[in-house]
Amino acid sequence: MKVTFKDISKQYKGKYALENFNSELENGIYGLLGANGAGKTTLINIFVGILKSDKGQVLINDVDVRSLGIEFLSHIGYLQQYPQFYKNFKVMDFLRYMCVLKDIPKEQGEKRAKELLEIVNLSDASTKKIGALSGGMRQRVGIAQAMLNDPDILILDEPTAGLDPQERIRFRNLITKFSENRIVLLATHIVSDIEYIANQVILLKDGQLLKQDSPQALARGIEGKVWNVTATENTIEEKLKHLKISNMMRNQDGIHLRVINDEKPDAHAVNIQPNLEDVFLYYSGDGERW
Ligand SMILES: Nc1ncnc2c1ncn2[C@@H]1O[C@H](COP(=O)(O)OP(=O)(O)OP(=O)(O)O)[C@@H](O)[C@H]1O
Repeated sequence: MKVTFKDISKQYKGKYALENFNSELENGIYGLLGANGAGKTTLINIFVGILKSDKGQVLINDVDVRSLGIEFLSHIGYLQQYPQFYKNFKVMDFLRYMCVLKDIPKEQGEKRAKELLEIVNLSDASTKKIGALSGGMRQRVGIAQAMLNDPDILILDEPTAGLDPQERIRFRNLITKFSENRIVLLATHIVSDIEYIANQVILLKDGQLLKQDSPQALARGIEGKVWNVTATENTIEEKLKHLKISNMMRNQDGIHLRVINDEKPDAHAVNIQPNLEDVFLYYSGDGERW
């Protein structure tokens, strides 16, 4: 399976939400990473056909999705940002309902729904009302419905919003489980959602593709630009004003700053290994400059 985004642009009131976006995806997990407003949802909405681009094409295995018509839908599973569920629906009944919408034959749907409830660890909750579930459980119902048609491409828009750390980990593991032999596109602004599971990270800023590479290669790309700087109460204000800082920790020997800077920021600065959060800040954020 291959997905190609070709020269995709979308404007709102003369401002680009997405500008000449080009990318190619093959099987694996792709983390679509960008700050709020970077254009992630716009790209996903164009991909799933909710939104029309002003320009460009989405291709599946080199075929324009517009020429696939309704068949296109059989290829994708989609979990939208902030999914709205009918709270009075029971979990299994909701999945049955989604099977009808997805035109999945009854027996096949019933079997698949049960299998998926097992995988997302919700078998015991199958007769519970969705309104009575925790946020994490609801997201697991969301991913189960997205997987009902056994899609080649799974698209998840900010799927971990509102989840606690444990639910987040569980959800990440599920995504890895579901990524075998398919493309998973996961939009997020939370680096830890994708740092250890994405095969590739697509870095988006102001509607433009900044970088697409593996998390490891992206981190290697900024080697020599991340520093540990120790500040004192007297020097901290000055450093906060001028340096891009990704982390700050007060210790007995001073205030340790994780600084992102092309040059050595002071004589005692020590070079440290970059991580994906540093990459994100290096390319797309302003860091914590006060
Ligand atoms: N319907 C709309 N009308 C006008 N502007 C819009 C509309 N939808 C999106 N935008 C603008 O397009 C840009 C990209 O928005 P988009 O929702 O795609 O970003 P995002 O990366 O998904 O952000 P978030 O993480 O906050 O959802 C933003 O500047 C946004 O304000």
